[in-house]
Amino acid sequence: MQGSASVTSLVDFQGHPALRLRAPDGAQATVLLHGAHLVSWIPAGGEEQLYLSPTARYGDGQAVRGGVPVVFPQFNLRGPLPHKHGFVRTRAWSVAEQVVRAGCAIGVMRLESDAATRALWPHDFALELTVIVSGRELEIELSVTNTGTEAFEFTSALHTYLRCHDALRLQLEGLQDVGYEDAVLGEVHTQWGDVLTVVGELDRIYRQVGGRTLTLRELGHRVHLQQTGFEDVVVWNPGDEKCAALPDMPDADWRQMLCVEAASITEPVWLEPGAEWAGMQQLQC
Ligand SMILES: O=P(O)(O)OC[C@H]1O[C@H](O)[C@H](O)[C@@H](O)[C@@H]1O
Repeated sequence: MQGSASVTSLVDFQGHPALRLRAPDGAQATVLLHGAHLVSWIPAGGEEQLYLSPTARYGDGQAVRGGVPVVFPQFNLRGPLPHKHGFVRTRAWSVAEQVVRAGCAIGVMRLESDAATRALWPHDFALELTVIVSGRELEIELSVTNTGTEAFEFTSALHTYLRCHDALRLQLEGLQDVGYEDAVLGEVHTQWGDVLTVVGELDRIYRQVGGRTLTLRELGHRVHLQQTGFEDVVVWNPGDEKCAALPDMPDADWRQMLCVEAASITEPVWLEPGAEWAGMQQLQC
């Protein structure tokens, strides 16, 4: 369905088709068809909130560095697939709906299993990524439907890269007393204080975070994050050495970002034939 006054439209983004969502109040978001990858969120009267690498690669089969990669059906290499973070972030999705309703711009992207996905992962599924933007809020929802005849399980994440002025001066609040797997140290710990800061490489899966609100704060700016459906939160920053080794990110840009990801990893989601699961991340600044 086409939105009123075509406030949403297909645009060219770095040479690739993207859906530009624009709410009547001026808030906007841009989603590539490649990977249903959200590459920009600009709240009404505000500035860009997502980090997107200036050296990101957009070609076929490439995973874009920054924005919000969609991770499915496997997080990282934690499972049987050889593809880190699964394969849907590098596939072409289609636009299922673009509409402006009740002051919100809404875009729905869709991907269904086909012979190529079945060759990688032998299950039938339909994914929808719904992006809703208005005012100073963004909602991203991933739904997964089992369209096959056998149950399957998956892990998943919305791998949100938040932009900041200086990661070393950031505070992420709201994870006190939550247990986490620290992939840098290879250890399991509990977050003892409420404030998490970045001093270098950080790669943690906070388990079973529940309905907490997290706040990412730096001088003069803050973003609140909430999630439903997704149980875990991943916090990731590559730090200077790993960032320098990434071919698609400038060496110094680890200071410009922090990933706060809504994820279901530690308890994979089990989906019976015909069943649907949905997970959502909400951001407000
Ligand atoms: O480089 P990518 O495949 O996009 O992965 C980037 C990062 O994603 C997650 O946050 C993982 O916890 C990290 O271990 C990984 O390095």
